[in-house]
Amino acid sequence: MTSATHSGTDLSRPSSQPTPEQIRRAPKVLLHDHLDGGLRPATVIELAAATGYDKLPETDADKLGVWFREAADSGSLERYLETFAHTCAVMQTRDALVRVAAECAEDLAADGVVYAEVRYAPEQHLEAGLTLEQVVEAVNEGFREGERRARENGHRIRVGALLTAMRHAARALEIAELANTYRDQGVVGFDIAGAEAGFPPTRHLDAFEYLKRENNHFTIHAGEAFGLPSIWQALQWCGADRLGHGVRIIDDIEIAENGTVKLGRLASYVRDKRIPLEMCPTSNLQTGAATSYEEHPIGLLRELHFRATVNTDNRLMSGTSMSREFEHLVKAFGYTLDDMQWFTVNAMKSAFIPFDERLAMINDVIKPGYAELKSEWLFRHTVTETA
Ligand SMILES: O=c1[nH]cnc2c1ncn2[C@@H]1O[C@H](CO)[C@@H](O)[C@H]1O
Ligand SMILES: [Zn+2]
Repeated sequence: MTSATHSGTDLSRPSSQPTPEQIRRAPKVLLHDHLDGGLRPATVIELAAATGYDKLPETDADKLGVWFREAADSGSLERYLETFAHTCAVMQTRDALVRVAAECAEDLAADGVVYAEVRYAPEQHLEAGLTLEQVVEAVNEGFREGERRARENGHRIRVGALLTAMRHAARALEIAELANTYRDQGVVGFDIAGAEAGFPPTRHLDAFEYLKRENNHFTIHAGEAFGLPSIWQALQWCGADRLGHGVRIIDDIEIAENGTVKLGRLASYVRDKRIPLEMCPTSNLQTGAATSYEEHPIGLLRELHFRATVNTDNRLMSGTSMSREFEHLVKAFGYTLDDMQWFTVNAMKSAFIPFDERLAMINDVIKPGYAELKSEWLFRHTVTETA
């Protein structure tokens, strides 16, 4: 797709699609990534050996990576979520949490991510006796270590944590309070995740009302495995700032045979209020929330100017990265660097850090990064002559 903004403004610049190498170098912003869904396969194996966990289905790193992708490729969110038993099992000690968080920040930075909000459920890391506070502090320490290592390797990244409560459990208020306590210490917001059908977000209304009274931020996984009622509840009962996935908003958009588009009340609300949609294409294909990259609702939502963003969800289970998600979209929709910049600015606008920092990231990091990439064609002759 070539967006209308191209016509008339840039007369000479070719709006070509970025190469995989340019996609990797482009500054990217990630709002939806699970810490326990992004471990390196080799780390899972080493941590399992160190902690005596003997239920891993494979002991070779490559084979384990394939196993996670295939097991998660089930077409059902419930089955997809079963794979997290293995990653959570090896993330029960302080050292393991520090290591996983540090590697997460390093891997994202090496992939060109400049700002990330990474989520995890502290209640899932208490089996070896850590307290909720110790879990949060270990992960924060790991993120700071990973940011430092990334800087040593010439990459700049900032990572904030989102604390997730599991929707089938009953600890949401406690986790919301934890997010508030660590608010100025590395935690930027709150989320709920887990199986969607049968566990409406209104079960956790007390947690959301508490966060609103505290002027804090939260996102809700909604409209992934369940449709419009879930999105409606997340927004109109719970007051979510953003939607995790939100793909099913497409059910409230009608396209007539002559191509005219009609938005229902909920879809209009989402677009008019600029509600950010944290879209995760590969994850959606695996859980059955979408059928192919080409048919993924993100294409239409981008055309209709919804506040759509591109995310990884679970890099291990989906065998993906931010660059790979963009590669798929570039191939499916013909996106250019301008489209990539649009998604990236959308994501940065929707982040939970203060407005002045978001603006500085957009103006001083994201736009200059894309300008650099977009100007490369001007110098391509000099590059080939000297090469
Ligand atoms: O796409 C998803 N939808 C709903 N829940 C998810 C998804 N990905 C991961 N988790 C759940 O969130 C927990 C905390 O990170 C994970 O353990 C997993 O159970
Ligand atoms: Zn998710």
